[in-house]
Amino acid sequence: MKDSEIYPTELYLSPEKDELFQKEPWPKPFVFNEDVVNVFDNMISRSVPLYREVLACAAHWAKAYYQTGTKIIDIGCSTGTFLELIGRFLQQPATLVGIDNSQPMLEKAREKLLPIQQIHQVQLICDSAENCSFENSSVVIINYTLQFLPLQVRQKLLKSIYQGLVPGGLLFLSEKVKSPYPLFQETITRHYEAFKAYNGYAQTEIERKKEALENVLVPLTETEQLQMLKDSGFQQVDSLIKLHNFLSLVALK
Ligand SMILES: Nc1ncnc2c1ncn2[C@@H]1O[C@H](C[S@+](CC[C@H]([NH3+])C(=O)[O-])CC(=O)[O-])[C@@H](O)[C@H]1O
Ligand SMILES: O=C(O)C(=O)Cc1ccccc1
Repeated sequence: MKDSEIYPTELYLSPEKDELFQKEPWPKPFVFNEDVVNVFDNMISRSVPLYREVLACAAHWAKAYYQTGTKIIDIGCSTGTFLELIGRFLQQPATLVGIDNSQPMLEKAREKLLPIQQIHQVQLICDSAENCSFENSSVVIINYTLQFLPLQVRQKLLKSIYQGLVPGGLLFLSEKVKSPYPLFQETITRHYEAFKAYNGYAQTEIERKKEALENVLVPLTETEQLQMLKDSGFQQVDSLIKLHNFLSLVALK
């Protein structure tokens, strides 16, 4: 697939519609259980601004920094959507590793990645990311996952990623963040919720999900996130995409 073909490329998203927060019992506190997994592709593509563009961007950067004979690791790979995309985009066989601590997510990922296994070596690891090794990786992707980890675990994980990356290796990180300015945070939140409503969520669904995510998804400010990356060893860090309270960064070893 040529570089120019990545953008019209659709993601492989399962069609089941997210209606989980329309009626009891919805996942509160929010967990990545079977009910969530069954509608996850629809949920995330309607809930994360520029989700398709972010994954296409991550695929471009992964292709640009991938080093032959090393691994591409997706932490919090969920249903394998990014790994399926990079598997179609890369023009040479690679080792693609997906890490997720939700078994139902990896069962969906296994199914989605079957065609990719014709070309690439695919490894799916069901474990908490902080227990995993990142040795011999040239690209680590962690999109919208760090935000679910306890704060003290995040720093340990980023240090482990930095240590595992080969020289010249790349971290592609996307996260929900918060503004350090309460008035801006309020405006961003209002606009983000309008985005969700535009994507078909009712106000009740939006409020219920927000409550379910409280103390489960804990965003940092962009400055705190950048500092955490610097404290992990990354010296070259740059932001690529930001819309509402969703940010994508790249960091180089
Ligand atoms: N400690 C942990 N260790 C491993 N996995 C975890 C952990 N905690 C949560 N997860 C997993 O992290 C993923 C977060 S979703 C990532 C989207 C994907 N990156 C995408 O680009 O489509 C984003 C969201 O739900 O907003 C889920 O699959 C969890 O099971
Ligand atoms: O931050 C939110 O309000 C979201 O809905 C993001 C999200 C997307 C998919 C699963 C969990 C949270």
